[in-house]
Amino acid sequence: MRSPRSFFAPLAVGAPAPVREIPTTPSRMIHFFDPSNEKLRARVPEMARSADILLANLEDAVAADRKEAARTGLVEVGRSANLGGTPLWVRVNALESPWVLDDLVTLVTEIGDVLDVVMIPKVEGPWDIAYVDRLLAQLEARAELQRPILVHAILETAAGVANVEEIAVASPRMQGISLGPADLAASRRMKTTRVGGGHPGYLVMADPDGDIARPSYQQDLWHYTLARMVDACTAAGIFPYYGPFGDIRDEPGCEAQFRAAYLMGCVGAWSLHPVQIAIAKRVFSPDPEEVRFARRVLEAIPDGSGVHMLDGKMQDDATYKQARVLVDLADMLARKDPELAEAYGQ
Ligand SMILES: CC(C)(COP(=O)(O)OP(=O)(O)OC[C@H]1O[C@@H](n2cnc3c(N)ncnc32)[C@H](O)[C@@H]1OP(=O)(O)O)[C@@H](O)C(=O)NCCC(=O)NCCSC(=O)C[C@](C)(O)C(=O)O
Ligand SMILES: [Mg+2]
Repeated sequence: MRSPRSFFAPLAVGAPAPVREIPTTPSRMIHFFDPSNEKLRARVPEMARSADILLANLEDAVAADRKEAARTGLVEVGRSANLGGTPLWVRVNALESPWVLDDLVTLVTEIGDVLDVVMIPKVEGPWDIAYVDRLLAQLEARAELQRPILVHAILETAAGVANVEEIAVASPRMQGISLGPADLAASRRMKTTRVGGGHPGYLVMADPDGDIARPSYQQDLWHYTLARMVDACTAAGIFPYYGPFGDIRDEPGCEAQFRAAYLMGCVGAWSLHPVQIAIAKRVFSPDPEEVRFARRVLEAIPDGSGVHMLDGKMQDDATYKQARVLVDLADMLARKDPELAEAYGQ
């Protein structure tokens, strides 16, 4: 753990100064693509227009014999593609893998100036972030980068969840954390073969009541982890994201899982397929009706204090802050998306 006195000191001579605040930009979906795939590389400008964040995936889902092609493909994307301002992220291979060192050295050296965030899989504790932090600083210094590359951790081991609060504050580079439900399920010995989403066996049943059929309700397997992750991130001034939803054809299931995460405080989720970009856009952009009501709350309480009534609902300092969250998010998204700007009446 860094000393609070030197928290913002660069970790290598010549490395750029760490950021004091993590940029707040639209990040409703982190769109995954495999940069070893030539067809997808050609589509990068189109993907960058539709997604808030574009992520080149080098880790799981990229076969071992495609790892180098994926790294080289990403260097090509970083050098040549016009992303129109859409941030470019990378998920590097896991820290114990034979590929990660070359991933970091090559990418920071070759395209460090256009990489915004490095996503680190299977983070177990703050020591994993400390390792990446120092290495990035050394590489940034050598490449003479002018701004630091940020770090995003995936929460996908039981140890990672146990240490999530320390991971969130492990470095000023920490941009956010995503849930990794598949590896986390394996790490915890959960008995599910799904990538995110619910399970029909995880439910609560009403008490017996004579002969009446007992209703039962499916519960959210990820609630506890997501709640801890949201608190850890928000307390640290960084951003929480739901991760992937693997059943691409189950669009309503994906939408429900994304919405639960949105309501709980997540700023976005991953999209693994183009259909999930549209789902995330729908879910992580606040509902225009809610935004209209939130604006009325702000207008009704100009100085943000005292107690007021609006449509029979009590409003006070706390509801003012809730309204602020929605309105600020709507304003930020409206600046990017003309359709939303119109829906929000701007
Ligand atoms: C699921 C797959 C195989 C279905 O791919 P498909 O080709 O079978 O699907 P499709 O419906 O037939 O595709 C239609 C069109 O969309 C294209 N397409 C398809 N996907 C994309 C994409 N992402 N971006 C841009 N275009 C895409 C595809 O190439 C095709 O184009 P075409 O009509 O011209 O032929 C495919 O979508 C895919 O590979 N997605 C990314 C998978 C991935 O990154 N997985 C790793 C992240 S999840 C994870 O690692 C877990 C975690 C966190 O670690 C943990 O919980 O532990
Ligand atoms: Mg994983």
